[in-house]
Amino acid sequence: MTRHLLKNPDLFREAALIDGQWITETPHGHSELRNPATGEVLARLPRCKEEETTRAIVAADKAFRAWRQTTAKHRSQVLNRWWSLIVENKEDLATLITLEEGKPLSEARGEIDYAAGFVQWFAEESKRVRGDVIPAPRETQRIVTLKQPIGVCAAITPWNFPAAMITRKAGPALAAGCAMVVKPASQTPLTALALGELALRAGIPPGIFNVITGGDTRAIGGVLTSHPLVRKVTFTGSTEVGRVLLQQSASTIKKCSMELGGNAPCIVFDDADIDTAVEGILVAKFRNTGQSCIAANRVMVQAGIYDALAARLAERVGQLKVGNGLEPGVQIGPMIDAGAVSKVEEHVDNAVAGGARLLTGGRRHALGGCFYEPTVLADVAPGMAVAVQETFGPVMPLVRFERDEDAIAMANDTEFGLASYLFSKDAARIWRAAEALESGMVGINTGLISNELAPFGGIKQSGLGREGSHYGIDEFLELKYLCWDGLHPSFA
Ligand SMILES: NC(=O)C1=CN([C@@H]2O[C@H](COP(=O)(O)OP(=O)(O)OC[C@H]3O[C@@H](n4cnc5c(N)ncnc54)[C@H](OP(=O)(O)O)[C@@H]3O)[C@@H](O)[C@H]2O)C=CC1
Ligand SMILES: O=C(O)[C@H](O)CS(=O)(=O)O
Repeated sequence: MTRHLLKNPDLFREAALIDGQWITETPHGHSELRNPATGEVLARLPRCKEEETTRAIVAADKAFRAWRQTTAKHRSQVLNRWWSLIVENKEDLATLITLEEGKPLSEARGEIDYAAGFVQWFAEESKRVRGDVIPAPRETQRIVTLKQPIGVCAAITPWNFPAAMITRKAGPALAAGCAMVVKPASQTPLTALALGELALRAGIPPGIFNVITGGDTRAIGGVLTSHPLVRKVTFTGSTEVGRVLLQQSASTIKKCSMELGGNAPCIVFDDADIDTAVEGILVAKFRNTGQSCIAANRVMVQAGIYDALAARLAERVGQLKVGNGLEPGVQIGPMIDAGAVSKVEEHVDNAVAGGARLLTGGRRHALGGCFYEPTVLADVAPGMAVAVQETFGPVMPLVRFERDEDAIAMANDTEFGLASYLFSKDAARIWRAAEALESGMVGINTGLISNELAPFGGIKQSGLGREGSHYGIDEFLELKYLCWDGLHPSFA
């Protein structure tokens, strides 16, 4: 079924990728993968555990020892081939994303552009990894620094952006000269495996990019976070899982990057351009059906424009087209699974029970299954679950505020600090608020802040480190310092 939907059927892999080999069978059986829109079986993937994970790590270490000897220019050329193959196969990759994750095809195409951007960006950044010559304390000495690839990297990635969350890690890792073992989310392995097929075609050596298919997540994660050959753990997902992985990585002091959960405030000041605010809020809230860690989780509107903006938002949200992501014009796809729908339902019911007003949506969609109606809640109190916890779904809670400082205080009253958004035309007001907000990223008069050029990451319990931008490659490098003595400065 799935294979015949692709122009290039070889991109459909029901296997793990270890040391350049497709492993279709393991002693641990198979897992069925289902389409969240229809419930139909998409694929059967071999279940991996400790043994397969260890094999991948050992293969990665062997491959790393040759890959790190290549020139940055060579790695750049290989990554550029990977980038061009990803772009050439965009339609198939987007189809796989929509089938396994559910997002509308138009968004899936956008994700492939986003994902490819990381490969292209770090193909160039590989050639800009530089050291220093530092003025020495003694005449006979020279101080030199080198940046060297850290080694085998373990990547554990989420289901919501099954391509971009892999290339945002593999791009810089491979560009730096490292090797990677990826454990994608069990719900979205097909995209990762297709990227693996294209990596092999691009000339990325066997063992440099490995994909472990799920099954026993804890067992796989246990090996990835404790094996001595793994020197780096990079994770994108929930804060609670990130905490576990950090704890497990401590035993062997692995370098860790964590892109974790969020609770993004979206503040609309009373001088905002209303049309800009409406468009920005819709993107910040409903991108990927609200299943994004940088989704606007709380929309805070100043009292003077609250009623007018609430009405505009309710009207637009009520018009969003819900359906199977493969259907033309669909803007809101299914949620990833039944658990995600239940969490949204609990948050909406709790808010309404607490006095919030339902302006549109508020119930499971008539399509059934994992579909939920895009929802706007008014008069949400800051302490309600829908505003305190990460809803991770198509629900927009509107919170009213009077003074600027009240909005900042509410925005910062959370253990999370990933993204924030604000809308205003007053430069001084924007600057005051942007500096005061406790988050790693701030969208100003826009709801779309994701690109490969900027440093993506959070503070507080939203994460450690940055991905993308010229900062992103440092996560995969070690800095070495040479203190070289015995050099006589004069010819006398
Ligand atoms: N900051 C960011 O960039 C992002 C944050 N998130 C956050 O993640 C949550 C939703 O995404 P979701 O994918 O469900 O997040 P999870 O944290 O549940 O899962 C993320 C990945 O971690 C794996 N995993 C889960 N438990 C363990 C474990 N004990 N050991 C090793 N690996 C483990 C999962 O594997 P498996 O699939 O097999 O369970 C999956 O591959 C939300 O809180 C969201 O905010 C999501 C995306 C991006
Ligand atoms: O824009 C992004 O990168 C997405 O929000 C990805 S994630 O951080 O939510 O996984």
